[in-house]
Amino acid sequence: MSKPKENIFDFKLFKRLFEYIKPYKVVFSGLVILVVLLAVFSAATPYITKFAIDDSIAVKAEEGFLFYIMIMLAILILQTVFQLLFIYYASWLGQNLVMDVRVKLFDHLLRFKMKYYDNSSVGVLITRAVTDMERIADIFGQGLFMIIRDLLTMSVVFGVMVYTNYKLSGIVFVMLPLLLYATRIFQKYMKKAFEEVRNEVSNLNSFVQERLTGMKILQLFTREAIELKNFKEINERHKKGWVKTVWYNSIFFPLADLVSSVCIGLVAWYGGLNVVLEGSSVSQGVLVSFIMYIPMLFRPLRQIADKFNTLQMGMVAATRVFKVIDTTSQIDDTGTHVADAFKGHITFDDVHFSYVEDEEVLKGISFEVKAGETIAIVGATGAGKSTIINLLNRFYEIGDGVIAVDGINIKDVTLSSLRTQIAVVLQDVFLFADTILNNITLNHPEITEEQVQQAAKDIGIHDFIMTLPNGYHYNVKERGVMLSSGQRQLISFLRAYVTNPSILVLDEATSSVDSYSEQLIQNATDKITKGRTSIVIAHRLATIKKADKIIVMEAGEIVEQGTHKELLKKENGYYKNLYEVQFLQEEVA
Ligand SMILES: Nc1ncnc2c1ncn2[C@@H]1O[C@H](COP(=O)(O)OP(=O)(O)OP(=O)(O)O)[C@@H](O)[C@H]1O
Repeated sequence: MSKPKENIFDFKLFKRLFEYIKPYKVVFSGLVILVVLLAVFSAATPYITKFAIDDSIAVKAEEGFLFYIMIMLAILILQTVFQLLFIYYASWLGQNLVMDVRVKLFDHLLRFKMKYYDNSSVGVLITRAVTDMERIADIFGQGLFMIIRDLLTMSVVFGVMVYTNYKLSGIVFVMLPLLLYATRIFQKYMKKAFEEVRNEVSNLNSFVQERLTGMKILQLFTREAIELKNFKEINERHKKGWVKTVWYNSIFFPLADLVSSVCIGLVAWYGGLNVVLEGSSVSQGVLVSFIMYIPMLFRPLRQIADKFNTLQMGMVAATRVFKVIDTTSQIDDTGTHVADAFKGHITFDDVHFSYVEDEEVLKGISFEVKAGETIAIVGATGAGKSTIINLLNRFYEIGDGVIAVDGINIKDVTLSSLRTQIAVVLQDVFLFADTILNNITLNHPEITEEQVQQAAKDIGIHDFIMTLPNGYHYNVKERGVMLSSGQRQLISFLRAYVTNPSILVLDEATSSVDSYSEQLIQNATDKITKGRTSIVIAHRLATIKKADKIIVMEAGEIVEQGTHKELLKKENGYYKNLYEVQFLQEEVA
């Protein structure tokens, strides 16, 4: 978490937020005018009351009294209308501004490279995109304008009081600094407590999000009790943060009430004495108006402290959101070559790569895949097979070496055209909580249902999809829980196939599926790799045998290359060894 700032206002941050207000200048200006009008009107009622008392009530003069009442009524009506407009448009402005910031944030998140996500907590990012945004909206909906309105009201009231009777005002001036000082201290403590709360909200979000995603594992390993304990601890810290704010509130507000009441008491006492004294400047009307003014001066002050909290929570949230927006973690997209269609000749030339500095995962990889060929990559777990996939798509930047397609360095190709031409089927299939159709097209506007059905027929999975209730419109629910892993794989094959990519990268699933699904998957694999350059991280012997070339990887290096037959001939070869340990049984079976 960033170090809490000592100053109450972060002007730089405000300047930045005001950039987002520019499109709503008219509403903003209207709000400023309303703020001024509301401040003036709120001071008017006691002022007119003073005249009503002194000119009509005290001297028992009937004429003019109705006039004062009518003016007060008119002010009341206008005040109500202005108040309504003010509250509505202040929130309207906050929500509109936040909508724009949220879109900007999400647009940014969509472009971050994988490395950013490797090091970020999803829960924290969700907090930024959802909860923090509401806090930013509150800056305008409940914080800033209200503070300005209160400050202006106080200034106007203050001015009118001094103008009316400076001696009585003197009593108020003596008491006011006391409350100001208490407000300042209160506000400082509240800021700290709110930062604690915000932190714990982020922690709660990431904890819950992660546990819900991994619920199966928790239940399989019966970790419910432990996780509940961990959850209770974070929850406890969250509660403590909130209770602190409640504690500060419960000290401050009664104290503020006390100061206000004492002040009224003093004014009533001193003013009252003066009213009865001959020749005093304090009339009954002045005394009553002062008793009306004092709460108008003290109450906003209390509320300002409250609004400052809102403002500060909003500022903390805005600082965090802008921190994400300011993060430049995109993959460089400076390439200018637009790849309409690749022939599919891939070369890796002495490619070095590390996810974490100084821990090289690929140590000078060189290989070639000719257009239309299928190569299989095999090797022990952690050898670096999936990393090759990550690099071809430019999910990560390579350290040294060159990766080229059709002789063009992939860095020189625009990122979107590169990724459009290379379809990837990952081992862990991710499905969205949507229909099968939308999971296949990923909402691409130009892929029609007919095309999807034809593609499904081509790779032999149309019949399977039609067996599902609602067929292509079957909703697979979150992460595709309504489908088996084999079925999910078939959907992901279709997702890749329907885009008609020039190059296909396939990470074969290791999980075993029933023989019917296995057959469907085999057929689909044959169909989608046929005639198109394919790189398959192979776990099935059938795929490996059919490959034009096998690349054997070991600890970040290519240790052997060749066809199945060629590699088996190598005495004590890596592949021969792997085959005997891993695949021989499969073949015998
Ligand atoms: N996102 C990441 N951040 C840091 N290190 C990573 C990341 N992904 C993989 N690695 C490391 O890189 C090495 C190679 O991983 P890779 O996933 O390429 O292996 P693999 O050969 O595909 O393994 P498997 O067959 O188990 O999928 C491993 O040591 C792994 O720990």
